[in-house]
Amino acid sequence: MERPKISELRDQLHSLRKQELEIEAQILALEAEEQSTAQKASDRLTNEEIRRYSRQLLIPEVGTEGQLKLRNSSVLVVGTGGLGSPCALYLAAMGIGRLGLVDHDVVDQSNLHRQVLHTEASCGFSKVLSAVTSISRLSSLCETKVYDVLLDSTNARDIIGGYDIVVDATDNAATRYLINDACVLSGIPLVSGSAVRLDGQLTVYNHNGGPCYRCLFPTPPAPDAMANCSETGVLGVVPGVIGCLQAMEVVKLATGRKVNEDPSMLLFSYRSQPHFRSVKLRGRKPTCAVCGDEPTVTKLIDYVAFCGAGPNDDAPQWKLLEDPTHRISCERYREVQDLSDAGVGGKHLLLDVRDEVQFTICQLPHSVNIPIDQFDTRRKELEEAVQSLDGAPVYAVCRRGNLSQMAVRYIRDQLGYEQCFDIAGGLVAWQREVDAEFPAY
Ligand SMILES: Nc1ncnc2c1ncn2[C@@H]1O[C@H](COP(=O)(O)OP(=O)(O)OP(=O)(O)O)[C@@H](O)[C@H]1O
Ligand SMILES: [Zn+2]
Repeated sequence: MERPKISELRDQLHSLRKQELEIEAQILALEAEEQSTAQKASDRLTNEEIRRYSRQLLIPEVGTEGQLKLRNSSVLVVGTGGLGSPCALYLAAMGIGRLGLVDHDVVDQSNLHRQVLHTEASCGFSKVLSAVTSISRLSSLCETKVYDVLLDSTNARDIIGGYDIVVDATDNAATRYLINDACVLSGIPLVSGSAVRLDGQLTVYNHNGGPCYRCLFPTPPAPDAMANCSETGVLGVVPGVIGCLQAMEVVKLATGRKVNEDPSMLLFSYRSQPHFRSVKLRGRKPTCAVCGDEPTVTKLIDYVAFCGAGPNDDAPQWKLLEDPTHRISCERYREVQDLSDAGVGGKHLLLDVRDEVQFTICQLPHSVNIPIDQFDTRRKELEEAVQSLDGAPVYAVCRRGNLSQMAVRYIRDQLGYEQCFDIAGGLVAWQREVDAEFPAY
């Protein structure tokens, strides 16, 4: 009998796990629905609820009345990534009655250091299915509903309109404006968070006379200026801190505590001491395009056009900036490398222009690292390296093939060295096209 291939067995296992996840999510959702219908019929806490929430019931800020309010509240968490994971977990754990979860993405291995709803076993599967499974295992008292969709202008009002409070746990400008406008138009408070690198922010918008997101940021940032985790990185615990605080603001809103009497934005940084700082905000802006006295935005618009980038465009992909003759493919560069390794020609300089942190993660053999933002300060070193080549080519490489094109432009225009080419698509393309074993990050 022919021996089965490991990859085929893995595929089989993958599809079984997917089925298992889907069935489990269905069962848990139905159970939670039944349970919560029974609970809702009563305006008293059940014995099970009293036992379960006892430590929280002892706090006067919650008490029985607060716990019943949590049970009667519905919250929509948009994004089940770094912020949405802790936020949704705590909301379910603390006793929010109905939780909606929106995400269109699948779980990736690079999510696991911060997106604590997901596990190794759910890599490659829908994030919302993975999320609802974790949440339902934690609490069968929370009724969950999943939306495995990209939230956009066609569905946002319908989805958001079914909830008392909305949590923005997404990572891109187009979705932030979309969620804000939908919340303003539907009169729903919005708990917004963000976390990149070592810093985070938290604000409650559109509540108690406070501002909306547009009051603060009337115009979107330039598409390139929007930092995102896949480009700039994020320390796992930073979205954890902010996501938990988002859950706390939801509890305040749901239990009817005063929120936004003095609107403010909370800033968190790993580096600063103390870690938190609060910035006072003005109230609602009368000239705001959506919540102002004479709004110009009275229905949802095309947010991708408004922001110049959509939810899926946030990682700058390879763009053609330079003359195509100033470039070689990864395949072609591998041939140069082979010749050079065999000592039969192929003399060249491989210049890696990424920053030092990225260079330390992984690099091609024999590459020299001069980050592009140090070209001016290290110009002499760069000039010497180029001149010592006696006309042999320089090949510039970076992560995705954008910075390397700028490096080629610099070396050609500023140093007057014509034998300079970039490696198309950078190390991402190298991993895809030449060496599958090369680390991807
Ligand atoms: N318009 C949208 N509709 C549905 N989900 C969205 C939308 N915009 C963003 N999201 C989701 O919000 C989550 C944000 O998570 P996070 O910021 O941790 O980043 P990520 O996209 O998972 O990871 P990385 O940036 O590292 O690739 C993601 O799961 C993303 O799919
Ligand atoms: Zn506004």
